Amino acid sequence: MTDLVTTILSRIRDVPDYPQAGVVFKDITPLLADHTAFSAVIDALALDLDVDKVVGIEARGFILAAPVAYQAGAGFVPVRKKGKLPAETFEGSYDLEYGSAVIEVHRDAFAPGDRVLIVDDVLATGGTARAAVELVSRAGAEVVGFSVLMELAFLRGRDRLGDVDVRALVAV
Ligand SMILES: O=P(O)(O)OC[C@H]1O[C@H](OP(=O)(O)OP(=O)(O)O)[C@H](O)[C@@H]1O
Ligand SMILES: Nc1ncnc2[nH]cnc12
Repeated sequence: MTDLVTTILSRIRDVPDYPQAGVVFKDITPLLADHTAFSAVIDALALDLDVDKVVGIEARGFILAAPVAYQAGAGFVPVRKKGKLPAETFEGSYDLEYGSAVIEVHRDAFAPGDRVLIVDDVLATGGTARAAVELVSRAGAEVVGFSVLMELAFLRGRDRLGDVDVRALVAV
């Protein structure tokens, strides 16, 4: 196990039965509160990136994607839950591990052909990830990767993301 994986695993708290019975919630707040762990995660997510924009998915994805964009010298684009973005949007609905939601992105968020990395904290069923890839593609960008801090291994592989390169720093 690498030092980074050990550090990440030691800073993620399992909260059983949140937000509903049967779900083990992976709480990243202890990791975010630890400067050494947080900066190591951002460095790893930003390593060797050649992209025009980094997309973050509301809300926990924002916390990771914004510093990754800064570090990579790329712009940051928010994908938000429905009703939060002020200008014209594309929207998509999806199911996730504990519910369903609608996300949006501004129609003019990307220049045609922008190379984009999408960043989130957790990949569980992949519902959010698939909806985000579709949305960003519909907005005219090329999704070159989907990176997450952690992938929930017991929910993995349900049909992932087609051609998109999926990277997880840890599988738990
Ligand atoms: O793979 P999935 O089953 O789709 O689940 C993963 C998504 O669930 C969480 O977001 P949530 O919608 O709970 O939003 P939050 O970041 O605002 O807490 C997490 O941050 C991912 O975006
Ligand atoms: N088990 C889980 N913990 C944290 N975030 C999640 N998003 C979807 N499933 C999750």
